[in-house]
Amino acid sequence: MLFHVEMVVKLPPDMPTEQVADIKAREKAYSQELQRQGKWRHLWRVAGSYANVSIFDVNDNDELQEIISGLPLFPYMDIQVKPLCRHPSSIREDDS
Ligand SMILES: O=C(O)C[C@H]1C=CC(=O)O1
Repeated sequence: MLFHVEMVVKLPPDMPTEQVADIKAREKAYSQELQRQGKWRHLWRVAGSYANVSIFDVNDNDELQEIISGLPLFPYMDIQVKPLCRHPSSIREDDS
């Protein structure tokens, strides 16, 4: 199942620099592992903001919830999820 996920990062302005660096490094490692596994299909920065638009390819809602709630930045993000399905006019033969 494919999901469009938008994440807006809102770190507390008073979070210590070392803690920010640590959480960002853990977030990067976590997201890159999921990208290697093919679960996090696309990761795009929304220009001009500390936000991303992502496409996840997971088995079900429960797996998406598990992945998203495991993000190190999860406590500091506003997240919107939209389930996707095939568009009848799409010329793609698969869902890539
Ligand atoms: O920077 C972000 O958009 C937040 C988050 C998502 C993946 C990652 O490495 O960081």
